[in-house]
Amino acid sequence: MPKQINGQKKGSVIPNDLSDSFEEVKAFLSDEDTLHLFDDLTKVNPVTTTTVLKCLQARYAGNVFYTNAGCSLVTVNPFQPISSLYSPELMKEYHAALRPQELKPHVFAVAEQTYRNVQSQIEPVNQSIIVSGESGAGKTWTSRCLMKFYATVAASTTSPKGNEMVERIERRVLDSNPVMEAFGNACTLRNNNSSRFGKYIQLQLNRSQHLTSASIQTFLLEKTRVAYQAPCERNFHIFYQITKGATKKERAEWKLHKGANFFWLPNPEKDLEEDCFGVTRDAMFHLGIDCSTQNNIFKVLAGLLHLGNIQFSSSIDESQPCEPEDDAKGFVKTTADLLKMSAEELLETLRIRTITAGKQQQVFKKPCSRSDCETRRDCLAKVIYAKLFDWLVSVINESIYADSSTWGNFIGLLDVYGFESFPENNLEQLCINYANEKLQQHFVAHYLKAQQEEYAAEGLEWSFINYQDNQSCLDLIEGSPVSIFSLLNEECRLNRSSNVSLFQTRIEKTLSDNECISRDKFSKKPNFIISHYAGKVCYQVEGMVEKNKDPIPPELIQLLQTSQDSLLQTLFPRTEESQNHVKTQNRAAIVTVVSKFKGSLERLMQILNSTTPHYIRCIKPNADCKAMTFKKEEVLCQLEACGIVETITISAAGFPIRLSFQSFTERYEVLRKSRTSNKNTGRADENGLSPAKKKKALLDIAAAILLFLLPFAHFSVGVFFQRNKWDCDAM
Ligand SMILES: Nc1ncnc2c1ncn2[C@@H]1O[C@H](COP(=O)(O)OP(=O)(O)OP(=O)(O)O)[C@@H](O)[C@H]1O
Repeated sequence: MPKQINGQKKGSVIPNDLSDSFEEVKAFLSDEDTLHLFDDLTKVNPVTTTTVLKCLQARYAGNVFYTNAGCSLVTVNPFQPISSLYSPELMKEYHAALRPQELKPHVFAVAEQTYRNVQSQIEPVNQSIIVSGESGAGKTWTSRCLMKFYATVAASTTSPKGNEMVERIERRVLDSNPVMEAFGNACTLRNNNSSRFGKYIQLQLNRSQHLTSASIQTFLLEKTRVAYQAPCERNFHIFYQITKGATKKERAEWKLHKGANFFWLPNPEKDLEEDCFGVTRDAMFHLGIDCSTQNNIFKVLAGLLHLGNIQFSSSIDESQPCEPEDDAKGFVKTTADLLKMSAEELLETLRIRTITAGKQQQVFKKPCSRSDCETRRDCLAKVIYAKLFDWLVSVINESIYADSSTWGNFIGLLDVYGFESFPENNLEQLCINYANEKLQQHFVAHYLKAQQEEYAAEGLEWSFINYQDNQSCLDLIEGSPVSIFSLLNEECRLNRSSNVSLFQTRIEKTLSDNECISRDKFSKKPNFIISHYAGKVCYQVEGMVEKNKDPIPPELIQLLQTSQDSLLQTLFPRTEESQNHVKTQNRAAIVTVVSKFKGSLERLMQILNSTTPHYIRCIKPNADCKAMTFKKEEVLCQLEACGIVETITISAAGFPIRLSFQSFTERYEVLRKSRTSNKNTGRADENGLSPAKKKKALLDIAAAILLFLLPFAHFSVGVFFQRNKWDCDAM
């Protein structure tokens, strides 16, 4: 079902009139005045994918990376540091401006507007900024910029609790970034510093608009990365930081000898700026994690690296447990030493499954196959890492949170993974794309729908834009009584993970009425296709149910509870409750991955729904993360995926003056001609214009365009004031 965008069929075909090469555009369109005529894409006329794309390209070529698009800010990643773009002076300029939105589009303009809205007392007072985009588009960078902005403008003048020794809240909030990134980010094929989790941070302000407290909520950490890294990718940064940054003494203590090889530490030769152990340690210290706790954490992580080197050989006799390979025996001992547990118990837990069955709860022991041993080893690493990550988040939260009586309002920043579609997609992509569907629904409800209803209520002449309503897609994924999520949960409950084809048939039979589901009939692997608002994604059924169960053998938890290590004791306490939990886990209703994810997303949506939203759409201009390279095909896909053209079209109705895109291209042509005939000479061009006079001529053209538009503007201003009557009355 191709989506319609302004009458064009969606399909990422580059329109013919976008033939200019990047170099050409860059060479000819460096004229600031022209570029800033189109600071807001709602002024482009007509609004089509072509005109929007061309504007963004021209602005990018002219080093303009931010563009307004109605209620959204579009950012195109420059992939190179541009210091003047984020200087403290510029921050001050936006903060002090009478109307920050009238300055050049910038993330600081959004930040400042949001900050003022909190003061305004117009409901909803609380604000949220939703930063979206695909991997490497610049979401984390943008979130960091926003946090720096608030840490500067909302800094309190007094020291915390009158105590100079306690780090200021702003500092602690900023320090949460390097820690979260060290433990939650990794180098992937698409981004050297890719966040492998979603993050929502709430910056809480008191009556004087000072930052007094903050809280962080994370979503869906990609814990499988601890034990599996795709070719050319890396594990989480922290593993490289400890192996590269440890002192000689620490190396000896953590058994990380120079030149040692670890299976779970691929591509260590790749040196990244993210491999900065010192920065992580300092930040942890500022957040209240003392040196001895830090050492404890790094020792456990070193233990995981050794755990990954334990390889098993297949047992000839199935009734006998698999033996670790010869050189792996040493790794069993080192892992056990570092995790402070018995090497024998570790080995036994990895190799032998305990089954409790029957009314008498009889206990049976069964040797595991080689692949089962490896699965249990990986599971042990994943469960430790995931618990450690959650614990770190809670420690950070304790460090930045203050009692709710000390703050009144908040600004929430959401940095979540963008829409994903790979050659092979599974449960992770289903969850990520489901989150994006939810956010798109939020955007549609809060902006597109609301705006159009407002126009209709005011009797404004307006042709309705048919935006993609993604409700049926959401019904398919999570709706009731049956959906993909409910079917997945049922498979888990009935413990039916092995018959993949049967599950596929069940999906088809039960959900075939929904227009968003189909199947790739040519693929040999069982699959289903979902038509998401951003495009179709084919999901593999194989392994999905097992991933949803995310089973942790109870023996692994019991083993961890025997550890003498104080950190592991904190992460896996031996309380009576946990003992009972381990015993009853097999019988209890399983809390599946999708149920947990759905629950946390629903809580997040409730918070977002109670705030005034702002959207920042990050665009990745090329897949290779190259500086100043704008690939039209790639940008086009992203523009279509976030429905930017619909947004602009709807927003444009609310703006009185719109410049013809023609004027933009005319100016471009004049510049091009004059540059061609006059390259590097400074002589008068064919129009008789010297370079000095040329600028004036261009400004004259701009003035002429504006004069031409004045009568329309006059009329539109009337409409504008009528539309904004409430605002005018309030002034
Ligand atoms: N405004 C900017 N100026 C300069 N470089 C930038 C900017 N934004 C992003 N970058 C560069 O792009 C890289 C990728 O950005 P970032 O990590 O923020 O992407 P992301 O959207 O968060 O990706 P992921 O979803 O994989 O976490 C950064 O490491 C940085 O090098």
